[in-house]
Amino acid sequence: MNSFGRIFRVNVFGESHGESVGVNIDGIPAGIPLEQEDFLPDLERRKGGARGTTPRKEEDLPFLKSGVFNNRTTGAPVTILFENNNTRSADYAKLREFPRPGHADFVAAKKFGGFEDYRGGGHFSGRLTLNLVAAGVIAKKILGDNIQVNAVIKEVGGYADAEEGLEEAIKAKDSVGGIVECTVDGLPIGLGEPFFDSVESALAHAAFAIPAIKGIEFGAGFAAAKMKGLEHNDPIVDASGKTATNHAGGVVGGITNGNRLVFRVAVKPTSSTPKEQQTLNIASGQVETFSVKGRHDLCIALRVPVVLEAVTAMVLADFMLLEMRVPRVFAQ
Ligand SMILES: Cc1cc2nc3c(=O)[nH]c(=O)nc-3n(C[C@H](O)[C@H](O)[C@H](O)COP(=O)(O)O)c2cc1C
Ligand SMILES: C=C(O[C@@H]1CC(C(=O)O)=C[C@@H](OP(=O)(O)O)[C@H]1O)C(=O)O
Repeated sequence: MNSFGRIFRVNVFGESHGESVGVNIDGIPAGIPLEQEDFLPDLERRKGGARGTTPRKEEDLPFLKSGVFNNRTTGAPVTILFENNNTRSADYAKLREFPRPGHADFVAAKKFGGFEDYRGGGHFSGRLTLNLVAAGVIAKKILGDNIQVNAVIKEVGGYADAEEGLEEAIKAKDSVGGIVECTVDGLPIGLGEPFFDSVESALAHAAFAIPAIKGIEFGAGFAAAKMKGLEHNDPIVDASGKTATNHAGGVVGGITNGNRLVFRVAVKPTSSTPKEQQTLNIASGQVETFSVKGRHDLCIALRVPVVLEAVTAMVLADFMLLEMRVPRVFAQ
């Protein structure tokens, strides 16, 4: 459903063209310094407007509605609201008859009987990743300065040079996908639980909550299938558990091993491509040619790094709380 996490529990709500989107987060330790300004750098990183991203401009100011008093978390749930002020719903009224291939239009209409808010993709919109980024800001505070989460773009449209990949997409007037890599340094040994709550399972669960993510791999990932055992194994070189190589990506047996956590996600090309495409016209019952008008990311991957960092921090903060490595009251 719309909730995730056991202690650090995140609940997202809202629609892209509704009044607002927002997030409610339970299980936050008390006493963490928190104010609106703390959210702005990561929210800025998520914004559109750059080449290859949506021209929809929103202020994306986080309104802290509960759970913060005198600029500290209280231990009660924190609710954060973001307004939607720059919507162009007419773009979507025209699309109603043409469910976009690759977007949630068709399945949402079937599942919710046509009652879903379809404007701007409604609850399925990438706009809801604002909520994840906001939760991630708090999760990063829980992890503290010694645990560093960092995500970067590794590929755009098949090119290691993101600019080149984007140029090709702009030239071709078609959307492209990409690969985003996330690393985490400073994790203790022992996060993750056998059997179903392995670190890989929890991270994959959270990563697939980001719209347009279609794959994930840890460490050597799919390349491991082509390696020999001796090549893939990471020799342990000291009592801290440091390994000479890191094909495991910092997780063995579903549990962090104290080495750098490394994983990558595959982001699909935006379904709302500028190209003409074919789909069922719901009204006529015929497959017809149509094209998506409106404001869209040509490459969603460009916007994913900060979102991936956020869900990663959420998952790890939850594990840290479960391991009782974080006090329920932050003193200082
Ligand atoms: C930050 C972000 C921005 C996105 N922007 C767009 C967009 O402009 N146009 C679009 O069609 N899809 C966009 N998406 C992807 C759709 O929301 C997504 O494809 C759709 O909800 C269907 O989900 P799925 O791709 O996971 O199957 C975006 C996703 C993210 C994470
Ligand atoms: C609004 C955002 O991105 C939107 C994500 C999105 C989608 O289908 O996911 C489609 C577009 O929506 P609209 O047609 O309303 O402009 C993007 O602009 C955002 O990320 O804040």
